[in-house]
Amino acid sequence: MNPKQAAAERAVEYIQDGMIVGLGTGSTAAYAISALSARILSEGLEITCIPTSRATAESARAMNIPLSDWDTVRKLDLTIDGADEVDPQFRLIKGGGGALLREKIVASATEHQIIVVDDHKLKAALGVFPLPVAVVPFGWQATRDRLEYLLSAPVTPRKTPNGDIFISDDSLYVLDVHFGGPLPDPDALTARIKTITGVVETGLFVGLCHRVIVGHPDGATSEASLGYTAAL
Ligand SMILES: O=C(CO)[C@H](O)[C@H](O)COP(=O)(O)O
Repeated sequence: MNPKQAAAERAVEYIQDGMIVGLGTGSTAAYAISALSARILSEGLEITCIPTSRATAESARAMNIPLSDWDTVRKLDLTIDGADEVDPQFRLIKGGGGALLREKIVASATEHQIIVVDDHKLKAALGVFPLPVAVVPFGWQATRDRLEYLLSAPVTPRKTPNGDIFISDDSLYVLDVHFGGPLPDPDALTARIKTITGVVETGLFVGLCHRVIVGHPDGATSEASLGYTAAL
């Protein structure tokens, strides 16, 4: 079995009747959405979900997964999402799919955040994957210049495969910061970056992951948790 699928399917086992569940974005999270849909069908599982992107909402709807909105939900019991890099302190780089802002809002409101990855995503230090920063489109070029000056790293605007500038679900641009190596002081980095006017959010997640489930090439999974004691 595909390692991403194995990790995602294991994470879906943590979902219980009555939960409010966050649905992540990306190819690994997509496996979780399929597995959840299968459980709803086979077990009559009663849950409601908050999607982290329009794409995820569309997939969930197509698979008859009940969705909710923030009018009725303030806290989520459990969220399953992917990541681009995970370090030993469970700090993450996310936003490879450009959904970092919604993903961080959902993660911040979640009691048990499960990150599902294949083992290539485990890193001794974050920073080889470019750090996404969501910015307001107005004056983004000036925001980019200030980011480059502050961080001494090249910053490029995210583009779509056909070369257009990428626009997020919240009508923001995404600037990728190419550190090319360990992030400087990851715990303080988002606060530093947010001193720049025009920056909305970064894809650096600190203190927002409670469990990591890793899928391996042979289809086995391993997992570890941090600050959360719920067991199956
Ligand atoms: O943060 C994300 C989207 O914004 C994804 O979770 C991250 O990019 C991992 O994606 P994939 O599961 O496709 O490897």
